[in-house]
Amino acid sequence: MRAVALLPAAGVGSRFGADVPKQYVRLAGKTVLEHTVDVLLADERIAAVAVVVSPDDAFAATLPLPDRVRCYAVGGSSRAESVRNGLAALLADGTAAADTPVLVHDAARCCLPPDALARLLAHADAPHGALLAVPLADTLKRADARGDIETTVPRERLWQAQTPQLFQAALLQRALSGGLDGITDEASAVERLGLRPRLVMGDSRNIKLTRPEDADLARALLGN
Ligand SMILES: Nc1ccn([C@@H]2O[C@H](COP(=O)(O)OP(=O)(O)OP(=O)(O)O)[C@@H](O)[C@H]2O)c(=O)n1
Ligand SMILES: C[C@](O)(CO)[C@H](O)COP(=O)(O)O
Repeated sequence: MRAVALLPAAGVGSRFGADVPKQYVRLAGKTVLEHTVDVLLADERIAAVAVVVSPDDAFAATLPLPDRVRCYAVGGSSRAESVRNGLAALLADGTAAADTPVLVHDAARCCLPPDALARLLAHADAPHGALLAVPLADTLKRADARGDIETTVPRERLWQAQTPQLFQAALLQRALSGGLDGITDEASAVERLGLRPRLVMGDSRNIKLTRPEDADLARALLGN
């Protein structure tokens, strides 16, 4: 099996608040994007990495990215739109065919453990696709409008979705061809088709850099 990885990397990182988009922040000797690319290319089942950047991106071209990485300046106004545009570009230039497994992974998840990636790739034949996720570890509260607790939500069978999320290119394209409102990950688009992607055990170290304090955690996980 030879999969193609698709990395949405067209966000601005407003919650992270650095002076460059968070995928270009340097941690442990390299940018976040380079760490993410390296962990994916270390698995020989990944044939190519497609990075979706913003049309006015000025950073990606300055990085020493490996040959098997190609940047597509087709980022959209939401993550889902960036993924949809990137997938269309991959299919148009022949990097992926309809039956190619496409693994979508947030550029901002630079600490993906290789064994979690391997667990997901072992499910490449799941008929409705598969994604890394972790069962909820904390008690879950729903707030009222004032910020007081309205109720405690039973956490039984609740999982937190991570990336990568792996789907056959044609299925993903079909799933993203509808409206993108409320689509916060690829699995939710596939669920909307009435299908049930498989949950594969992720890893709590697979953090998504979101807020400034996540940088310390990522540095510790990356070993510097
Ligand atoms: N229009 C967008 C928005 C996000 N992303 C990418 O999707 C991933 C996850 O999104 P998120 O963490 O929300 O990134 P940002 O949108 O950059 O962050 P923020 O919402 O804080 O601005 C990131 O790799 C980000 O670059 C993207 O490709 N295109
Ligand atoms: C796709 C994702 O990483 C799964 O947890 C998440 O939904 C992205 O959310 P964001 O608000 O776009 O960072």
